[in-house]
Amino acid sequence: MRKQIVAGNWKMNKTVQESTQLADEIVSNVKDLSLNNTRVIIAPTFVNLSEVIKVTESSIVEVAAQNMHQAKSGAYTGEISAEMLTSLGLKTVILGHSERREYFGETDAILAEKVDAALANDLEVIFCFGEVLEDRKAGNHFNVVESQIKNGLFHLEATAWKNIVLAYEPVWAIGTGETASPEQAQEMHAFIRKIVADKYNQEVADNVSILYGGSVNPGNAKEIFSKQDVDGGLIGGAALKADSFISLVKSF
Ligand SMILES: O=C(CO)COP(=O)(O)O
Repeated sequence: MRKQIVAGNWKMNKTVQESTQLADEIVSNVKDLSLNNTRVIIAPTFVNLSEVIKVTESSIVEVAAQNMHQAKSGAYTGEISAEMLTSLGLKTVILGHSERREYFGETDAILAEKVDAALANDLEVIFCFGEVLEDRKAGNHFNVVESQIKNGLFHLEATAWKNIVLAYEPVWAIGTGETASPEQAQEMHAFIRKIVADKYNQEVADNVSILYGGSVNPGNAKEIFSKQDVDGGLIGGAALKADSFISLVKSF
């Protein structure tokens, strides 16, 4: 059975003290929950990873990075390699977030390279994609999502998909307070699962967790997560406070 996942993307928020405090609160709150099939992931910014890892070490809370560079090493000032992440003990990296695509010029081609570099280093990838508002209004959202997934991931062998998590984040719903309706999310997630099944097989499609991201909060999570093809969420704003994040963890 595929896993349910609640992943907090902390983006460029929180100092090291604030990050460790939040991680600590999350760790103490999940301790008493019975989370048989649910993974809890938090993704602080690079500089706070090692301290947050220390806090979460003996907990079920997992830590992920928000990005990485595709090259093995070298003259890429300001960048972080896959090997640097694994050397910290990390097992998961978020790639392709719309903010990386929009503000840092990450193209499908670059992302395909990043995916390869991550998988070559045994990192699991949470691969993000999603349409902008104009695409949705023009009825192009299925095409856009299909091409992002195809260009970023469809060069992979079926076996590589055990280390892939998909995150559908419609850009118009990120940080705007406007969520895709549970029906819109389900419709897109079912479409995504179908294109994965068509490209590979039903088993690959059934096993891949597909997360929804975009203004998920304690008020709407239950309904969104209850949809058949929605396996959890990638959370921004509501992941920055322990109480709202924990409430999302309990929303399955
Ligand atoms: O971008 C997101 C998670 O990666 C979603 O952000 P919000 O939950 O703040 O809309």
